[in-house]
Amino acid sequence: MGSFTIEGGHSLSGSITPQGAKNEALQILCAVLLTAEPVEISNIPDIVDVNKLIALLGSLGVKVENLGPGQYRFQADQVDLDYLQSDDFKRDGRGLRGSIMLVGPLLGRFGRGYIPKPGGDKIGRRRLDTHFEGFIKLGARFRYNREEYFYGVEAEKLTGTYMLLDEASVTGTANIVMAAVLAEGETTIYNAACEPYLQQLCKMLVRMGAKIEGIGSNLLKIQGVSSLNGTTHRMLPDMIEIGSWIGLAAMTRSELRIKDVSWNDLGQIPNAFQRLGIQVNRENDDILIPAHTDGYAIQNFIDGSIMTIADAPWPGLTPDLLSIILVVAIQSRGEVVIHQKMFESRLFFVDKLIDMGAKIILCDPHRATVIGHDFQSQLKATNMTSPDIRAGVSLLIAALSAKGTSTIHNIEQIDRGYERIDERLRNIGAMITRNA
Ligand SMILES: CC(=O)N[C@H]1[C@@H](OP(=O)(O)OP(=O)(O)OC[C@H]2O[C@@H](n3ccc(=O)[nH]c3=O)[C@H](O)[C@@H]2O)O[C@H](CO)[C@@H](O)[C@@H]1O
Ligand SMILES: C=C(OP(=O)(O)O)C(=O)O
Repeated sequence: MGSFTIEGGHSLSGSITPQGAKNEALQILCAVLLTAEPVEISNIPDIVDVNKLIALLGSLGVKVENLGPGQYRFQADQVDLDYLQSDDFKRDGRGLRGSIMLVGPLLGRFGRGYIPKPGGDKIGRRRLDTHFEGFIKLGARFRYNREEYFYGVEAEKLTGTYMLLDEASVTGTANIVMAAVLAEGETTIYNAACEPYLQQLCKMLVRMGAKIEGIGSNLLKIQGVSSLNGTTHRMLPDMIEIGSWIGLAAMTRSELRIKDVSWNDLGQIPNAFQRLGIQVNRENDDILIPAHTDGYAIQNFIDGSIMTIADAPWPGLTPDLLSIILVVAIQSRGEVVIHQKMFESRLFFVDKLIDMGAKIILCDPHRATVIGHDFQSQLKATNMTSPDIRAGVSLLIAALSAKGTSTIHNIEQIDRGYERIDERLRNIGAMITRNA
């Protein structure tokens, strides 16, 4: 287990460019299975989860060519479906959450798709019903081996239909869309997730010859086609990384420029930080966070009641930023309730922050109240273990703002989604070292 040693309390400065989006990359990479023609993708982040998925595609027989930093050509013209029954697949397929999205394209193109229970963050129950109910509606037979936690869907042919998803699942929608583009006839998906990464996937599929209407809304209409062609695609910057850098700048009272953020795809993110009193200034497509030398004051609601920041399916605030927003609130002026509605085990990491001196009350597994220090007292350095990717980065931000030297263990969790984070933080003045 690797660790970071962090000497906190230093102010940072300079500019940082966000990596390509992790959660978009996981969708887009699975979509290369939908065509026998080459697909060229750029701005692919060099992170553990994405590299695991690229390796899985290679094991499935997809030709993978690295064309340069973050740029790959894929060609799925000789897919080895026998690999899906192998022990290697049962082991490697569970290495990340995104592997679940191999099922939709495999089912759509080859009539069968399998997956072991996928991994990803341990942040509460992460059911897959929406995915499989969608495939079943398209005409697939479903089987689940409870002993091996192994899921499968098979169909002679898929037929378009109407479906109302039981929840706007992000990976569920991506999976169903990727199966439906090759189904016979029209598929209507209502209560579809519609976040920018799904829009990116749909736009890429349209460039490949798919017929999709309603992109960006929660009502997608897909006319199935018999085959798809190759294309090129560039990944958006990672909005959770952008939010992480906003939080880092505010908490360390540093002036930071976050470059090329694709502002129009950030939705509620700037607004959520502004509610904490943080200045998020737009300059062309960069974000400039000034040094908050006088701190930042949490707003109240119009009626004077205490601010609540909660997640919701897009265009609501992404749940993946709440841990970071919670940490940043520790040094705010005022109080805020952080309400993590989606995941039930994602706030337990606040114990570590309380150990560091933060004033936080965990009201229940979904809600925490943070009473800000207004920089009147600094967090104390400590030893901690990163429980999940976003809690890990939140603890890292806390450590960079704290007095003294902290250690964060289990940094593999952070490396899952943040590219060379230690090196990039050192470039803006952070005192952080990686211990193997
Ligand atoms: C690889 C990937 O892309 N992972 C992201 C994806 O995971 P993933 O696609 O696995 O998450 P889902 O969108 O399926 O659901 C996330 C959680 O929210 C709940 N839920 C979802 C929709 C809804 O309308 N109501 C509701 O309560 C689900 O029950 C589940 O507990 O989307 C999540 C929600 O943005 C993000 O946290 C993950 O980073
Ligand atoms: C929860 C996350 O990732 P995953 O779905 O891959 O576990 C995340 O990116 O915050």
